[in-house]
Formats: sequence, C-alpha cells, structure tokens
Amino acid sequence: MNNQVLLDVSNLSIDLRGNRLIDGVTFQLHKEEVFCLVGESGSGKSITSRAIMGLLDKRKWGISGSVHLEGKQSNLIELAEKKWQTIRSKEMALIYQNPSQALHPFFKIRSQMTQMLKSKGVKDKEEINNRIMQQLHEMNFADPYQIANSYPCQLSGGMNQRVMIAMALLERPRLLIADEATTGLDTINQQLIIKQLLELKKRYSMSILFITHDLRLVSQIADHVVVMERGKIVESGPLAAVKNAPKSSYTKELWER
Ligand SMILES: Nc1ncnc2c1ncn2[C@@H]1O[C@H](COP(=O)(O)OP(=O)(O)OP(=O)(O)O)[C@@H](O)[C@H]1O
Repeated sequence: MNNQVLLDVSNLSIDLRGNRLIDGVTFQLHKEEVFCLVGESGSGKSITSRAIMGLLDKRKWGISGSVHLEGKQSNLIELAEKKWQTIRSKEMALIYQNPSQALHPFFKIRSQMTQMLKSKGVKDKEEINNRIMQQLHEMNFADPYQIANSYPCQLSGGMNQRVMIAMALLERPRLLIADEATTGLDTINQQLIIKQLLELKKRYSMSILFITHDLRLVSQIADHVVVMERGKIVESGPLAAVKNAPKSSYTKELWER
C-alpha cells in the first residue's frame, strides 16, 4: 500500500424521488489498498459504487458531491457519458455478485472478450487472441483454450466468476470495484477468488474497493474499512482500529453478529 490517494469521494449524496439514500459520503481510497465498504443490506453500498462508476441515470437519480480519480481533472459525477468510455475498464472496473449481470448466455467467452477488446480499439486478431489467453491464464485456468470456447452455461458458478474477473481486468484498471463478488459461492471458491484477487492486485499494482456484508472476509483482506448505515458513513479507519476499537455501536454490533 502507498500513501497516494487514488479515489477521492467528497460529500456524495444521492436522492431518489425526494428520498435521500446516500448522505454526505466522504472517503479517500489509496493506491494499492484493499478498501472494504461494509454494512447491512440496504445501507447504500451498491448505489455508492454505481455512482462512482457513473452507472446511475442522472435523469432519475439526484447526485451531488464530487468523485475524483488521480490524474483526472474532472469531477466524475459531472462527466458526460461519452467520456466514461475511456474510464470504465481502463481506469476502473466493476464486478458483481452474479456473473450473469456481466456475461451474455448466448455467446462464447472468447466472443465476449473479443467484443470487449474491439470496443476498446484493439483490432489485431493475434493480439486479441493473445490477450484473451493471457488473461484467462492469469486467472489460473488449467485450460484457457477450453474456457474461451465455452458458453457460460457450460462452466460452474465459480468459473464464471473468474471469467468475469478476467474480463474486468483485460485493460488493467487501476481500481477494481468488487460488489459482493464472492457472496453466494461456497467457501472453497470464495477463498480461491480472494487469493487470486489479492495476487492480481499485487501484480498490477491495483486498488480494490471491496463491498461486502461478510465481516470474516473483511478481517482477512482489508487494509481500510468504512462502515455504512442507512446511507451514511458511521465509521472509517484501518482494519485493526475498526475491528479492535470500533467507535460506533453499529460497528460493534456488526462484529458481534
Ligand atoms: N433501483 C433502485 N430503485 C429504487 N431504490 C433503490 C434502487 N436500488 C437501491 N435502492 C434503495 O437504495 C437504498 C440503498 O440500496 P443499496 O443497493 O445501495 O444497498 P446495499 O447496501 O448495497 O445493499 P445490498 O447488499 O442488499 O445490495 C435501499 O434503500 C434500496 O432500497
């Protein structure tokens, strides 16, 4: 971990139909850190991450505050959709709990990864093929060729999850947002994915914003922890402080569950 700020979120508030769902969220995520955003279901973790990735429709959601990514001048909250194309996947990527949110059931993995690279301007067939194979290899698939030639339904849930991660990391983003990315997997697959994510974080000098309600996982991987309750941050600090000397009663309650 280093001390440089990669993502600076300041006073982020989000309203929907007159209801304030996210209220003045402020935090700084540093380079190469695992930053865990925790809280119960409905506390606002996912909406916060979608706002950071520019995935909330501004015609529906009222968004204020600022999100700055190191090296970029603009407040990402105000960025036009066209400009997002150069940030998503190149600078920041998002993986979900359910691979079906990212993978199309009717296209082979190779075709989906090819499409993604083409949309980012990679045209050379050999380069596309090499990058797909390399990325699947980096996810420790024993036979990347067979994975590339499979439909998602021919792979297990854990395998599809690793394919989704491979796709998200095709362009070596500086920040990976993992929204409950291991929830619902059995312990073996969960641990396998965590191990790979931590290895890739190190290899790519990447930061991870890890969204979860699983405090056991937080204990295992977090450098920094932020706790959200009903759209507000109630606690923020290094893992040891938040775990051993929590300031808010809500955080204490979460650890005790
Ligand atoms: N598409 C939506 N339309 C309306 N309200 C929404 C929508 N998505 C989320 N909300 C509301 O926003 C609040 C925060 O939801 P959010 O999904 O961010 O919580 P979360 O902490 O990520 O919970 P979970 O782990 O269950 O996803 C909740 O009150 C939720 O009901």
